[in-house]
Amino acid sequence: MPAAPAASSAPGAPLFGCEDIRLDLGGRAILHGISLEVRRGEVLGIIGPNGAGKTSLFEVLSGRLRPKSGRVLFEGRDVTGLPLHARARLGIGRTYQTPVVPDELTVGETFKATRQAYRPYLTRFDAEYGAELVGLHARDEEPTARLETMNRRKLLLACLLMRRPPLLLMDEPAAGLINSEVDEIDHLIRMLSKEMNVAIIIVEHRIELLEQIADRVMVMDAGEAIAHGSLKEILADPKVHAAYFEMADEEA
Ligand SMILES: Nc1ncnc2c1ncn2[C@@H]1O[C@H](COP(=O)(O)OP(=O)(O)OP(=O)(O)O)[C@@H](O)[C@H]1O
Repeated sequence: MPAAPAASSAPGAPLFGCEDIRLDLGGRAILHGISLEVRRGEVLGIIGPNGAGKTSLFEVLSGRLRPKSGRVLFEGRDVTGLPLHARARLGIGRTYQTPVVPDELTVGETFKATRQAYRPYLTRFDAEYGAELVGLHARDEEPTARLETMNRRKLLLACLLMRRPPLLLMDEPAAGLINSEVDEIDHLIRMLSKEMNVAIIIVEHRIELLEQIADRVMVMDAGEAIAHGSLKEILADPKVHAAYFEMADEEA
């Protein structure tokens, strides 16, 4: 597969991407030269069997892990050497498979801590904007430990969105949710990308969710990107069937 062109700040150019990312962990090669790119308002879905390297790729893209080689580019700038917090301040937001909330705090205290972590501090209006966007209806005094999974996800998303990030990296945002809640997440992701022009890279196993939201899909297997294209194209690819769906059938 040809390397993706470098992300740049020119109009219509990729907002974010990576080139030929290689990563070793525990003495083993985990990622073998991954390239991708995403534009403003675009949703790129990533699928692949367990152990394919999806989460490891997110660790590299968000700045938690430094790759052995390759580059991560944001608005045309090489951010490969920037740590997680510096990338977060640039506007690279990340959500995790498990929505871990600060369970010593209340909802209001979590919002306050988030506002004060930003420079310059964000206002109460920013927090209200985030909560409204995700439809979080929880009292400020509510301890976050008492929130259900959906509200935990909403709280964490509201904390990210109050910063108005241009890019979100979402690792299985529908994990642990029931169908009606998945529909709500689906609606939110579409609104963020299509109405607010946010670029989104999403790791997601649910084909029906990808069908609704993904403009393009990348399939990973054993640390490689084995296919790239529309969902329809990749579903018709025999390589993808062999690597992903047959394995999923065996696991079912
Ligand atoms: N810290 C680590 N040290 C050594 N190997 C690791 C480490 N973290 C992950 N791996 C290995 O890297 C490979 C990719 O794992 P990763 O979690 O990125 O895959 P994944 O596609 O996200 O899987 P899943 O769908 O199960 O979350 C796996 O073989 C895993 O065992």
